[in-house]
Amino acid sequence: MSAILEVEALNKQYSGSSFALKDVSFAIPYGSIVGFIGENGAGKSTTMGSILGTLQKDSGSIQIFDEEMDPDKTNIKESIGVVFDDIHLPGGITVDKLGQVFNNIYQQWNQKTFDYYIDFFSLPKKKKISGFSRGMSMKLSVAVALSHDAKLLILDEATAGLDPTGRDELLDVLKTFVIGEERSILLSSHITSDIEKIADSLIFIKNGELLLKVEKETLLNQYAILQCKQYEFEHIEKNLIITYKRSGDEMEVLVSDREQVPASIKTKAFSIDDITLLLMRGEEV
Ligand SMILES: Nc1ncnc2c1ncn2[C@@H]1O[C@H](COP(=O)(O)OP(=O)(O)OP(=O)(O)O)[C@@H](O)[C@H]1O
Repeated sequence: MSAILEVEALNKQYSGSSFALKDVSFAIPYGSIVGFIGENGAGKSTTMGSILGTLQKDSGSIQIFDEEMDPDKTNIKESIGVVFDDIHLPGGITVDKLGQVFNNIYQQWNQKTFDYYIDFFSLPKKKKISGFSRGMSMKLSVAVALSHDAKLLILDEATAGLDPTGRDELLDVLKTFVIGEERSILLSSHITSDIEKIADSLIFIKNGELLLKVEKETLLNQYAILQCKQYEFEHIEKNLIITYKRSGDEMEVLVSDREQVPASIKTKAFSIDDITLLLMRGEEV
């Protein structure tokens, strides 16, 4: 068993919309954090919803803990912790009462763990949830997701709305969650610096298609963004080129192995943000 989640040739279309997920395939190994990156409307939430079964997929296979995903199976449902950005927690009750609600829903509910995270995130226990700020609600959702012995976390924009301290705390919690190689996380975020901090590998999606799946270390240590002219571009092996973008007579080119590119071609220091921009706006060869 090498992957906690394996998505194979996932297709999903909405009626009345031109958007479609097209043969999306990826795997999440045990003990790893996978960052899911794409622009607004790229298909991240659709992919996550299709995995969870909250959206009906058209075709493809989703293997989770080595079985075909079935959201009606209690053991599978309990093993996945979910945080979506449109949170639906009951607003009329307090955190204290919420624990009792989830105790009735989840067989594996762990009140001690929940209390620990409520204290860790400094959330008020006696205030009605409807009075929580967006960031507080996000933290509360994360506390819930972490308190029913989930093995896989699916987090859609979970760091959105958190202040820098809150984001840092959450990233620490997530890093700790995967220690021990038994648990994994799929995390989408527009804050690529968060993903850069904690992800082991990255998946980039655009218009419903995966553009790139890569280990973060490989991306940062082996890939390069070249800055060159057209005549230099001609000297780069085409199978190394992931994407390129022209701006006047200058070009930026993302290549998969900087060692295999003529040393005379200039490279630029880059972050995952730069890679994301180039992938989203660039052309394929
Ligand atoms: N229920 C729906 N019916 C029709 N189209 C939909 C529906 N839900 C989403 N879409 C469309 O599917 C596409 C992908 O949306 P999705 O929410 O998966 O993107 P996303 O990558 O999560 O975006 P964001 O970063 O803005 O959250 C968009 O074009 C969106 O308008």
